[in-house]
Amino acid sequence: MTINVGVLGARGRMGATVVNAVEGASDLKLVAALDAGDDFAALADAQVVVDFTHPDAVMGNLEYLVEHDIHAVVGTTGFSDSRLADLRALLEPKPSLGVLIAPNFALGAVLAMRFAAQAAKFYASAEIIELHHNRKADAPSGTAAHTARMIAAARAEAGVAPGPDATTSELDGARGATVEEVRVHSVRLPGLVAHEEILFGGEGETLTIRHDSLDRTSFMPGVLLGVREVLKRPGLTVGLENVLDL
Ligand SMILES: NC(=O)C1=CN([C@@H]2O[C@H](COP(=O)(O)OP(=O)(O)OC[C@H]3O[C@@H](n4cnc5c(N)ncnc54)[C@H](OP(=O)(O)O)[C@@H]3O)[C@@H](O)[C@H]2O)C=CC1
Ligand SMILES: O=C(O)C1=N[C@H](C(=O)O)C[C@H](O)C1
Repeated sequence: MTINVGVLGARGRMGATVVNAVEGASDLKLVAALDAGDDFAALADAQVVVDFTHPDAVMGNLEYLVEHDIHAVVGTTGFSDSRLADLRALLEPKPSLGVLIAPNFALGAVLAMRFAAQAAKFYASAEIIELHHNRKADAPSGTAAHTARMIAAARAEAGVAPGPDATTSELDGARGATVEEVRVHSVRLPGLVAHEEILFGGEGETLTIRHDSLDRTSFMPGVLLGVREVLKRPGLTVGLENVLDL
């Protein structure tokens, strides 16, 4: 069976890569490639829409897709707990509709997050450094925020409190942002694509888990898997780890 796919953000860095990937997949048919300002009526034939747009635009896009009974695969970042709650409420009257949101579609990034969650119960002290290209709109990255939440959940489950930190005096921002008691440091430089280091410190040792996306094609197997899987997964799924059954 061929799946009709639409892409939102199609002229952007990720959207353009998704358009190429969909066009290269024999079981998928690109039926619409839209960007800011385009008429969404062109999505009428789409069964699944992939959204790589902007944190400020994505909720409005999802409202349109849910209203028009179109499944969604979302890579756009900016999903707070309250946004996820709003989305669950939006989906309630549409029980057969699927929305998959993944802060990172690269297999290695998903594995790095999972390994970090495994390590978290053994190391009370953890910090994250995420490094991206300097055209990225949001900081910290969605991946880093998701990683911090996974570390916090693993700590809570294991009854591990965050490790000691003697900092009492700091220049604003010197210790990074705090996401669920995990420090997150954001680097923006031309030349970078998407990179994350999760650092753990213990008695006389450190552990560093690092993932590098060197090209945006790294996200495509995950996006295409999401397009195929979302049709079978009604409701809201957050994180590709759930689709990969990790
Ligand atoms: N989950 C993952 O694996 C990944 C997620 N991302 C995330 O994806 C998002 C996009 O990243 P990237 O491709 O680098 O960004 P870009 O700025 O290159 O592309 C975004 C595109 O979306 C367009 N756009 C904005 N609003 C709308 C709208 N309402 N409808 C349709 N199109 C719209 C923009 O148009 P205009 O420029 O005219 O505003 C632009 O062409 C970011 O949130 C990023 O963090 C990125 C990589 C991987
Ligand atoms: O903007 C990007 O480029 C990326 N955004 C996502 C994020 O914020 O985590 C995923 C990946 O890191 C690339």
